[in-house]
Amino acid sequence: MRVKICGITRDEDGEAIARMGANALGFICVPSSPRYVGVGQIRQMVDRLHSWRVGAIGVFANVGTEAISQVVREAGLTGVQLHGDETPEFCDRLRVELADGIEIIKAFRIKSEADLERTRLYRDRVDTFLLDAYHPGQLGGTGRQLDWTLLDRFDPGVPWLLAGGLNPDNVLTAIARARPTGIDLSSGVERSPGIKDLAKVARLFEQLGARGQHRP
Ligand SMILES: O=C(O)c1ccccc1N[C@@H]1O[C@H](COP(=O)(O)O)[C@@H](O)[C@H]1O
Repeated sequence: MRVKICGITRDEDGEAIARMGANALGFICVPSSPRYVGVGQIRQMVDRLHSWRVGAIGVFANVGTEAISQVVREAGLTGVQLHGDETPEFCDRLRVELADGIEIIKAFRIKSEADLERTRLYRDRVDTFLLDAYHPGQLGGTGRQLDWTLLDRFDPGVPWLLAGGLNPDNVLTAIARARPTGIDLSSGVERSPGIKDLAKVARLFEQLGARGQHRP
């Protein structure tokens, strides 16, 4: 099970979480978010993580391909997460702009079967899907769960991360129900926005390890 912990803003949190076995860390590049981090700060954190085999994913929403690829280069990111209303054609253009090997994750904010259907349009254009809950006024990091019962027959044919309101208490139920290839957590392992609760992160990895869902 791939585990991504998102909304990292502090060097020490990133390093501790990488040490616990996270496969990827997420850095929010959306200026309106309380978890926003600038490119210089991300670069500093990425440099500090070089001895850990951990991916560094920048989270973007509704910005141009050039701006994204500039941040990817300057910050040393291994991937991008598109959390806005990016079209399939936008993903094609971004692919051309990015260096080979940079992962593109498309996030979908799910409120109905129709939203799941729409993911098909992206299947050959991105590397990974991420399913988050819909919120009318916020793009992400809301702590809201999506309706896992909608996912009973979801089998997109590409790797996909389940996100949205996951925490150490509900993660095993979520995995059993939705059967994702990975999970993504942010506010469910925080003390306050952008400040991770390392005890909660440790409990998450204990839970996953005990059920054979994750090996660092
Ligand atoms: O975390 C944010 O502030 C954020 C802002 C804009 C877009 C995405 C954001 N976070 C993503 O939201 C999901 C779910 O978060 P949560 O676990 O429900 O708190 C996660 O994928 C983050 O990457």
